[in-house]
Amino acid sequence: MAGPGPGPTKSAAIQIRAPSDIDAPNKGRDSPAAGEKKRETPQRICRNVMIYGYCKFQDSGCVYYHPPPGTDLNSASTPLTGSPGMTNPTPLPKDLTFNANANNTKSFGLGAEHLSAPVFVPKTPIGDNPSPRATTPSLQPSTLTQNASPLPATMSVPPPSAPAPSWPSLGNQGGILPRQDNSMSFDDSMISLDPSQTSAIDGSMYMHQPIRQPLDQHLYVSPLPHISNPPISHHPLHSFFIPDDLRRTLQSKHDLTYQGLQAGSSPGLPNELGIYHSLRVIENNHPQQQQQNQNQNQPSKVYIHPAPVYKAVSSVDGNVYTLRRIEGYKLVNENAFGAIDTWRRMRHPNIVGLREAFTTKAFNDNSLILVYDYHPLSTTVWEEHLIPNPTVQPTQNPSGPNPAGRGRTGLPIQERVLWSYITQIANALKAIHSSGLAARNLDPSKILITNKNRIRLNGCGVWDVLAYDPSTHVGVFQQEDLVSFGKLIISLCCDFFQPGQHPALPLDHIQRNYSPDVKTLVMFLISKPSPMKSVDEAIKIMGPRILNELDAMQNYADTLESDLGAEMENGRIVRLLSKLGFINERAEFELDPRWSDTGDRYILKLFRDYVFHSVGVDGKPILDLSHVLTCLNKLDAGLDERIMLVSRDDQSCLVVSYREIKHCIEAAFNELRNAGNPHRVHR
Ligand SMILES: Nc1ncnc2c1ncn2[C@@H]1O[C@H](COP(=O)(O)OP(=O)(O)OP(=O)(O)O)[C@@H](O)[C@H]1O
Repeated sequence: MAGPGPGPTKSAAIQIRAPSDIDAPNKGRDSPAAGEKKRETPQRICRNVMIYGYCKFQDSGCVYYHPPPGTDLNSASTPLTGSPGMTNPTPLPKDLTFNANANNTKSFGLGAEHLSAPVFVPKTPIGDNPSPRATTPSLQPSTLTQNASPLPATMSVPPPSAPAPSWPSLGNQGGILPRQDNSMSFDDSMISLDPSQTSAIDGSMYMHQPIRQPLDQHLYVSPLPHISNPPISHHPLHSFFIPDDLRRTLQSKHDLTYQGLQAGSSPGLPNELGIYHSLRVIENNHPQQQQQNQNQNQPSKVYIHPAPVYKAVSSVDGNVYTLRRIEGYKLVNENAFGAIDTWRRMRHPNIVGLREAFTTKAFNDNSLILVYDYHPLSTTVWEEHLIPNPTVQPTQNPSGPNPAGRGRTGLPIQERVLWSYITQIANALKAIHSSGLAARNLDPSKILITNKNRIRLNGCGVWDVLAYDPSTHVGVFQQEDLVSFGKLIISLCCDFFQPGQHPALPLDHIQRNYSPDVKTLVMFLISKPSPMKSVDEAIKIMGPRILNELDAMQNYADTLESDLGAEMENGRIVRLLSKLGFINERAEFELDPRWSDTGDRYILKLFRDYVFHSVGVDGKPILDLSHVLTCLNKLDAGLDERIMLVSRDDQSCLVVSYREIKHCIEAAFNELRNAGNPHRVHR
């Protein structure tokens, strides 16, 4: 899939024009393409045009500005001639100024007006070898001489094979820096931002030796064909990010997790309950249920006692948990908590994890509290499929005992969804029974739907404490689980099924509306207990249906992985922005113009303007996300494509490639790191 911006070959059309040809409003755009209509803004003429290392002065023709090897332009002994802030500019050494055109008898030196012009001093030597992965034709010097016809005849360019200037730099040896122990002036956690890091223990954040380029392209990668592969032209802008529905769901979950917690506990609830604080009641999703819950002390449909659910924050780990409170419970036998340890150790994708259980008088009564994992935005099988819903028409047997429709949609459950539920519940039961426990809780209101068709058994362990019965073998409860499982399937399939009703009629209904396997399974589950009856046998009956669930899960995992890939691309941009943020506009260097207005940092400052501060011809800000994404991705990939940066006063231009800007970032960032201020000052 193509990125939001122009393709990678655009720079082939970049032309260097005479100063009078370069109109400053190009600021914020890629360099003008050949044949592009020139905009007339005569009052905004750039005085200097510089191609990183090549400097053309308007008044005196062209000068190839190339300091001799060994000249440390950054050292105090070799001042930055003419750089802003220097009160007594020292003229450039003679050998820095030469007339490249041997036939031209006129000798060009640097006059006072030139010395006041900004000097761009690339501090990072750019390697001679072009990047092997550069796909964009770069602006070759030969191209310059051919295309730059408007330039004066004195324009001089080095031969294509001319070595790049090898200027000394401040500790940056071609981007490879020795480690310094005092260089940890940034948060170590940022190390993980760099995909090229192989070890989190290594303190170097972005630049490292050797420099590794983990991603060698600047385009967002298309979803692979096995996910979906629409033509590039069909890719909307939002395909650069995770799909809208997934983003909305995740955002709602995040919002819901912390909603209301800042205000502390709800009125009437204790401020603290052991290690938990900020207790808030979890409202039922269904309006009908909410009305019932407003009636305080309403007994639970399942636990007989009132059993409200709260979310609360743990002061130990800061996480949000769900507290199930069973009101009016008095502990008579401490062994009742015996099974809790086994439940706590159980971690299963189809079971809501139990963390701990305790009794308390914090509610001014005797209450049993069970602490579970919190699953925001979840609903229950009861609310989704079974709750009577007068707003929708009944779908089956309208003359039956249920004159209203059921569930959220009023539609009968699809067989595909039914088998998904069956498979997941069987999976959970298998884990529970194998651990020597029983669910004892297989009620539709205690089965959470935490994602699309993703279910988890909730409230595990409550009955083990509430109805502690050491005299009954766990096998009996396990057999009861199987019967409850069968009844659950019947109630999902038949809206007229009532507890205690003879199963003949519902089974007949299932036979007519669902595949024979459903009926076979239900008959097995509700049959009389026997040693041969176990969840393993039930799983055998399901047989290949389980594979459907496996398929669905793996397809979903593939889709999520693809979405993750897009976000990973965006992660590259965040890393880049972080680096740029570290470098640009540093307050402590405000008085040192050599920091922000020269060399690498100045290029980055102009680049920041180019990416983010574009203005249209009418002077209005351009807020173009595609432009930002394109530029930053090209920068991250270090393309040879060149862009023209224009100074804020429109007096000078700089033509520079993304690769060079990338080197500037590395150099400036490493210089910052090597400043080695161990005491961080947050402003
Ligand atoms: N672990 C949990 N994480 C997130 N939400 C939960 C969790 N457990 C329960 N809930 C939510 O709390 C709400 C109330 O749950 P509860 O089990 O009390 O249902 P109920 O229908 O009111 O049952 P009862 O009649 O037994 O009180 C439900 O909407 C459910 O989605």
